[in-house]
Amino acid sequence: MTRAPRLLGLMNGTSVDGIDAVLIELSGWPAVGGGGLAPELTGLAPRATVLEHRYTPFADDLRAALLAATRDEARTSEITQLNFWLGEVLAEAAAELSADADLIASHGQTVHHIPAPDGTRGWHTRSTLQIGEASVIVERTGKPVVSDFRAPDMVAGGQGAPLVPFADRLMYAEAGVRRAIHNLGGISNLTYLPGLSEAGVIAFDTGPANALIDEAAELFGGRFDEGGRMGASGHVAETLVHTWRRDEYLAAPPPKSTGRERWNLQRLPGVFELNAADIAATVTAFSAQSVADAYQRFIVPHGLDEVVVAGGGAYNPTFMAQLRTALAPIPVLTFEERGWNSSAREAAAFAILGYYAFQGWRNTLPHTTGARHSVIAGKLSRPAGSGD
Ligand SMILES: Nc1ncnc2c1ncn2[C@@H]1O[C@H](COP(=O)(O)OP(=O)(O)OP(=O)(O)O)[C@@H](O)[C@H]1O
Ligand SMILES: CC(=O)N[C@H]1[C@@H]2OC[C@@H](O2)[C@@H](O)[C@@H]1O[C@H](C)C(=O)O
Repeated sequence: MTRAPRLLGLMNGTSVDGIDAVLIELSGWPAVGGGGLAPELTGLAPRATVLEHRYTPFADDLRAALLAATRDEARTSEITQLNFWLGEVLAEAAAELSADADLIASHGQTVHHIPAPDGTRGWHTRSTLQIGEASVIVERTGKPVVSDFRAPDMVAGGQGAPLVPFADRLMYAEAGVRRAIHNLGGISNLTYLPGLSEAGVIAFDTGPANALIDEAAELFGGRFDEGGRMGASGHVAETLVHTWRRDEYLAAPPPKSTGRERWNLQRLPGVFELNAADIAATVTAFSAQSVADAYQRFIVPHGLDEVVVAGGGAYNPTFMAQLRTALAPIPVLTFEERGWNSSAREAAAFAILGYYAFQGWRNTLPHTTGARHSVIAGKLSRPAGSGD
């Protein structure tokens, strides 16, 4: 009797705040390494159960170093060291839950994501880099680790993102419901699931969610805008919001992906002419409006019954109220209001992607990433003597 696959997903996102470690079980699916065919999604598709979830915040020095690396301020010697340092921190985050897991999937920290190089230095190669050395996690836990999920899609012509929609479809698609799963992390991204069909899935990064708001909060010496209070306290500079909404990334049709290198205060003309409270209010209004604009342009025309929001931005009532107003009458719910676990979502998704990669099954939706074909996203690092 083979037991149901138990998978540990490790996720550290663009907010660079810490690591989500999630242990899931896939009842009714083939055992890890047991071969077989990928289960087709039907109305009765087996879904993942979240067994455990732990969040480990980054220490301040590691967070500062990782943020500097995303901002181009780190030397290659520092990135080399950070790769192994983060590997150790990921292994520690995994430690408590790994004994029970057949497999670990680790996303790693995106330090740069360059799907559309701007030609600086005359370089045109598309590339992406997630660090957090998998060998360290293998050595410390004794488990096989799947990592480095984005490169295979990018070299097949895709954006290397978003990858979570593949798992969203397995977990949240429902016959007869046209639902968007929305993530408000550092960057904002959505997965549109028009019932069970794979063909109609649309997924892309809309632009900023919390990336700009967090930077504004740092001007006050904070880490983020707790409860959206700063965003609610200042005045919104509507003219600036209007100008920023004309950004070419926001107008470009999907598939598309973006990152912090594009969404930072330095790139918003006029922002530093405002006082700190008004910066917070204005970037909050802009970020919420950019999300609503993406729905109006690219999703609402296909028919939309509900938006379900995950990610830290769901805890910012100022952001959520503006989004709800801009999308009314379409209901905007949080994951928790739907009875789902929002904080486990991305780590659970990468656990599923890692499982597919380990089994040798394709695990991307090429029409959402823009790739020429689907790929097996994720590379395998194995412990000695695992026999897998
Ligand atoms: N109580 C809160 N009030 C306001 N904002 C919050 C609150 N809690 C979290 N956030 C916001 O959510 C952010 C973290 O979100 P999340 O953990 O979803 O991001 P991430 O997973 O790192 O990003 P991504 O999904 O883009 O990779 C914080 O940086 C902060 O801006
Ligand atoms: C390059 C990168 O790390 N992209 C992240 C980021 O965070 C949100 C958005 O931008 C999304 O495209 C992606 O992550 C999610 C988890 C994804 O691939 O689906």
